[in-house]
Amino acid sequence: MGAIRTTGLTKRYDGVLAVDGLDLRVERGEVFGFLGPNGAGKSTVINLVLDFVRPTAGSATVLGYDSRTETTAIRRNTGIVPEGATLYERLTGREHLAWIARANGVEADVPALLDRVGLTIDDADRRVGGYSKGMGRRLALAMALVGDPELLILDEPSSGLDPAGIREFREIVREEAADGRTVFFSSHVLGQVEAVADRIGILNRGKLVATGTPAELRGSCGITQSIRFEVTTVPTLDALNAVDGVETTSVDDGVSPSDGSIIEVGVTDAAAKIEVATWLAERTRVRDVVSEERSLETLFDAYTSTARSEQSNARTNGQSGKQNGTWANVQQLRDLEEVEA
Ligand SMILES: Nc1ncnc2c1ncn2[C@@H]1O[C@H](COP(=O)(O)OP(=O)(O)OP(=O)(O)O)[C@@H](O)[C@H]1O
Repeated sequence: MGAIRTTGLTKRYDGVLAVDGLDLRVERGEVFGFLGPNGAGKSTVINLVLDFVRPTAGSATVLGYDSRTETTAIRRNTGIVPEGATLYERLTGREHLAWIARANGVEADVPALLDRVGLTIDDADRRVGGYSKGMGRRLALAMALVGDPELLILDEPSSGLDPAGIREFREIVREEAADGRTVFFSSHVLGQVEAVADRIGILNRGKLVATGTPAELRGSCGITQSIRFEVTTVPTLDALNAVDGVETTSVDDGVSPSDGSIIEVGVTDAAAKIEVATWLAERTRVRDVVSEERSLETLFDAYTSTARSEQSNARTNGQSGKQNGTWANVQQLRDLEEVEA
C-alpha cells in the first residue's frame, strides 16, 4: 500500500483541464518532489487527493484510504502545508499549534515541535504578525507536524524564502524523512526539488511527463555527464567512441603545444567514466580531469518550456479562479476564525 495513488485523476474547471488522467504513485518513506511550471496543476492534484476539491473523473487513495470516502482517516495521518498558508497575525505561534492540536483532538508537545522546525519558545509566545516569512513557514510546518502524521504534503514550501531559508527548510524535510515520514512536496523550482527529493515527478499541463530518481531523469536527458580531460597528446579516438555509454567525443587543441589539448567526452552511463579515464591514461598523459553533471534543467525545459508561456497567458487573461492558500478550503479555518474573533 503506497502513500499516494491516483488513477485517471482528472479535474476540469470551466474550460481549463487542470489535471488530465493522472496516474501517480508515491511510495511510503520517500521524499517525492512534484515539479512543474506555474499552472501545471500541482495544487489541484494536492487539493484532489485531500478532497478539498472533487475530481471530474478518476480516483485517489492516501495511505490506502479513499480520498473521497475516508477523508477523516487521511486528515488524521497527514500533515499539510498549503500554498501561501495564511497565518493569523493576532495569534501567537503557540496559539496556532494549540488550535491545530485541539482541532485534531491530539496533544501538542510545543517545545518538541518548535525544536523540530528551528523556532524558539520566545518565538512561540510572539504574535505571528511580527514573524519573518521564514518563521511563518516554520510555524506552518510545525502545525503540519502536530499529531506526528505519517505523511507530509507541502505545497510550494520554499516559496518566498531566501536561499538560507530554503536550505534550512530542506534540512528539516530531510530530518523528517529520516524519521520514516513520507514527504510529498510541490515546487516549480527544479533546484529545490533536485536537492532533496528521492524521486521526482514532472507535471505539465495536468499530465505526468516524467518520473524517476534525479539520476534516472538525468539519464533520460541523453548525455548525463560531460568529462573534460586535459591531455598532452591526443590519441585516435575511434575506439573510445565505441565504448558502451560514450555518446560524444570532441577535441579542443590548445593554442600552443605546451597548453596540451582538451578532450571532452559525453557519457550516458556513469560506469563509462572509469573506462574512459583508464582508456585515455593508457594512451596519453592526463594532466587534469573535470566532470560536469548536466543539470536536470535541460530535461525540465524540454518537457515544460512550450507550455509555460501559454499557461502564463491563460492566467493573465483571467482564466484562473484559483484561491491562494488552501487553508481556505479547510473546514478548520472556520474554527480558527472563531478563536480569533
Ligand atoms: N478554482 C479554480 N477555478 C478555475 N481554474 C482553476 C482553479 N484552480 C486552478 N485552476 C486552473 O487550473 C490550472 C492548474 O492550476 P494549479 O494551481 O493547480 O497549478 P500549479 O501547478 O499549482 O500552479 P502554481 O505553481 O502557480 O501554484 C491553472 O490553469 C489554473 O488557472
